[in-house]
Amino acid sequence: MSLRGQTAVVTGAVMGIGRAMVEILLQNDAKVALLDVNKSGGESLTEALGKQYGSQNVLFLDCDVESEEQFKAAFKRAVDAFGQIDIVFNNAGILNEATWEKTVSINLLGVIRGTYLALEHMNKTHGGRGGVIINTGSMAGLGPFSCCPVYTATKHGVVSFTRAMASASTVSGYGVRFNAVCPGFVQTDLFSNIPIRLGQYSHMADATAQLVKKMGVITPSQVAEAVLEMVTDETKNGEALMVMPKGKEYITFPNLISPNK
Ligand SMILES: NC(=O)c1ccc[n+]([C@@H]2O[C@H](COP(=O)([O-])OP(=O)(O)OC[C@H]3O[C@@H](n4cnc5c(N)ncnc54)[C@H](O)[C@@H]3O)[C@@H](O)[C@H]2O)c1
Ligand SMILES: CCCCC[C@H](O)/C=C/C=C\C=C\C=C\[C@@H](O)[C@@H](O)CCCC(=O)O
Repeated sequence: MSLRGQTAVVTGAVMGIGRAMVEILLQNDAKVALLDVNKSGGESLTEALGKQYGSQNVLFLDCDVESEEQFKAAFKRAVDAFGQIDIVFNNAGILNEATWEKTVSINLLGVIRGTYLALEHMNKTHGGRGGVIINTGSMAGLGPFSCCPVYTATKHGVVSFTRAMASASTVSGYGVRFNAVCPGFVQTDLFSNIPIRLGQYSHMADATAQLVKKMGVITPSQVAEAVLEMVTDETKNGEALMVMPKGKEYITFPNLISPNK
C-alpha cells in the first residue's frame, strides 16, 4: 500500500529499528522526518537517503526526546517542511539499568511527550487530520524481565499508555489510532554490551544469554514490517503486536471489567 502524500515522524531514526522504519516508509512513498540525538549520523544518513528517495522526501532534525523544547521545535519544523503529520513512530529508547532515571526519561517520558506533541498537530478536534501513532514497547512490556526491572517498567508503561490513549482517542474523537509494537530480541546496538547495560543486574547476563538462545533474534526490518502493518491497517487501534522469530501475534489482554469473558 502506497503512503504517497503522507508524512511520518520517526524518533531514534538513525540506527536499528528506527532506521529500518525510515527506510520502509520511504520505500512506500512517504515523506519522513528523522529525529535523533545522533547529529552526525543523522545528517550523513539523510544525505544518503535523499540521493536514493529524493531530498524533498527526507529531513533530519537534531532532537533529544527528553527535551520538550527540542521535540516541540522538531515537530514544528516537520510540519513547516511537509505540511502535515500523518504517522508518528515514537521509537527512541535505551537500555541501561545503571542510569535508570535516564532510561525512564527517554523510554517512557519521551514516548508520552512525543504522543502529546504529535496530537497538537494530528488531533481532529484541534484542526488536525488524524493519523496513527505507533509506540515501541517490547516483550519486556508484556512480562517482567528480571535482568532489567526499570526497562521493564518503562516498556509496560509504554504499552499501557498506548492502549489507554487508543481508548481516549476513540471516546474523544481525535481521529488518531494508537498501537504498540512489542519486539523480542532484535539485532541492534541496544542489543550489545548487555552486561554493562544491566548495571547492578549484570550477574544475570549469562541467564539472559540463555533466554536469547531460547527465544532467538530478529532483524530491525522484521520489526518495521510489523509496524507498517499497524500503520496501514485502519482497523488496528489499541493493539500490542508481538514480533518474534516464529512470527507476529496480536496480544489479547484480560477483560478486567468482565473477567470471565
Ligand atoms: N533491540 C532490541 O532487542 C529491542 C527489542 C524490543 C524493543 N526495543 C526498543 O526499540 C527501540 C529502538 O531500539 P534499537 O534496538 O533500535 O536501539 P538502537 O540503540 O540501535 O537505536 C536507538 C536510536 O535511538 C537514538 N536515541 C537514543 N536516545 C535518544 C534520545 N534521547 N532522543 C532521540 N533519539 C535517541 C539513538 O541515537 C539511536 O539512533 C527502543 O525503544 C528499544 O527499547 C529494542
Ligand atoms: C538483555 C537485552 C534486553 C533487550 C531489551 C529488548 O526490549 C528485548 C527484549 C526481548 C525479550 C524480553 C523477554 C522478556 C520476557 C519476560 O516476560 C519473561 O518471560 C522472562 C523470564 C525470564 C527472566 O529473566 O525474567
